[in-house]
Amino acid sequence: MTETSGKANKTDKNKTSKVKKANKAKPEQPAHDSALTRRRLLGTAGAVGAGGLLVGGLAGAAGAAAARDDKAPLSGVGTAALPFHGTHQAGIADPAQAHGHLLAFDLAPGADRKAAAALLRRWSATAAELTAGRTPKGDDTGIALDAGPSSLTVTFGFGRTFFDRTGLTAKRPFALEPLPSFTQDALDAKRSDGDLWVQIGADDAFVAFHALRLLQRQAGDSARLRWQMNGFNRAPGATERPLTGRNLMGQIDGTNNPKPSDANFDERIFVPKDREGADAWMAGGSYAVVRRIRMLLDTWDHLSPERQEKVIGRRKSDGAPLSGGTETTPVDLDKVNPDGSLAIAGDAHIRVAAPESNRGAAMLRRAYSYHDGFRDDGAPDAGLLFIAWQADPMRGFVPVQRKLDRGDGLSRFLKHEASGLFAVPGGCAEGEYVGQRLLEG
Ligand SMILES: C=CC1=C(C)c2cc3[nH]c(cc4nc(cc5[nH]c(cc1n2)c(C)c5CCC(=O)O)C(CCC(=O)O)=C4C)c(C)c3C=C
Ligand SMILES: [Fe+2]
Repeated sequence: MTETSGKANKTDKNKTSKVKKANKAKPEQPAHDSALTRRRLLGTAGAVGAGGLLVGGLAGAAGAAAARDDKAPLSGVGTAALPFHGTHQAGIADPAQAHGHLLAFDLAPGADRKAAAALLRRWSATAAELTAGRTPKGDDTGIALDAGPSSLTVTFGFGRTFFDRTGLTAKRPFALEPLPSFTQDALDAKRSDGDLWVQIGADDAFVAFHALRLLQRQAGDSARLRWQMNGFNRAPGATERPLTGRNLMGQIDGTNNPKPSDANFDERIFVPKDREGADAWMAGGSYAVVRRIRMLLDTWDHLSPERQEKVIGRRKSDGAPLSGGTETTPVDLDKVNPDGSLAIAGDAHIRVAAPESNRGAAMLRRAYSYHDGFRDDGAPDAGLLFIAWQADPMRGFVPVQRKLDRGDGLSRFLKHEASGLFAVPGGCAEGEYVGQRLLEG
């Protein structure tokens, strides 16, 4: 959905194969000598840093090098690190990674505000370690040994039900009012909502699973997994140059997303920093609408490419709007063809979803594709884990989905099967945990 970072190019691929070769030549050594790892980290930092890699990503890389007593650096994919601490949580404005896990937990009966605070403290500490490429204390799973942080992000959110369960109803934001129902919805309650939401993304599948496993274990007796969804995007380095990703319908998806460089990006996506009142704790935060949208791929594949392009309003090959130009050319919704018809049809997805058609309503779409095998009728159980980020769902997802529900040519190829709305607080500083202002404020 979002642009690929293009971190790994041909040079990176060469580096990767060099690491693999070096690893084969050396016998495996125990990899959990953390004193050795730290010494080697300092010694290796300069060399790896020269390749333009982030310091936060070095710990795992150096750990692997120390274990094998060689100095081959990891590839750009492994070493890339995104800081856990900051004004906003990571995993919102960053490019979506190649592997994603979405998890929702319900607090266990009897788990109160204190238990929830302790859980968020544990989870935040673990996420901070993992995203910096360090092995959390006491973790002997070995799952991601040898791998760098691989752009891991871990993002935490609160569902509507969290507030009653923890005695914090007075602090529940109005923006968490339940989403309206839409005519196209076929929602499964068991795979929807939840007290707590965790989004994990990484460019390596083992790094992503490692985070998932540690967080699930740390939930302990405080919270129980309610649902889990797994998704993917194109791997960095899979294309010759950075390109916007595609979805499982084959379309380039994410072109007209708000960009962090846009003047109004923060205003659209994040709750203002000076927020006051009951939900002041949401300052710097964002609201995530999560929808599991199954694609009716067998029906879709029966359409000719030309019909498919009309449904979206963009060319399949390069994502250019049917009003002309290239992928990034602004869409001209008024353009008419020589025969008098609209270049972008009245029910084309990009016309119905555009801010111009929705009084400026906009959201940041940061999705993962999913494929969970085949259904009994032989159709793929596949589609999009659609995640929309916005400062206020009533000025983002809700009005746009209302409009799509009524007049989008794409909607007959989709089924919305699960839904959630989560308040994702701002980021935390070192030594703090996500949600502290809510739970201790
Ligand atoms: C409620 C919001 C939206 C849902 C749900 C949604 C589902 C959905 N979209 C695609 C494929 C594409 N969407 C594209 C653009 C686009 N989609 C939305 C909103 C929702 N999409 C918006 C706001 C936009 C941007 C419109 C604009 O301003 O031009 C595109 C075109 C490329 C792009 O700009 O990203 C595609 C392709 C699927 C497959 C899907 C559900 C599975
Ligand atoms: Fe869309």
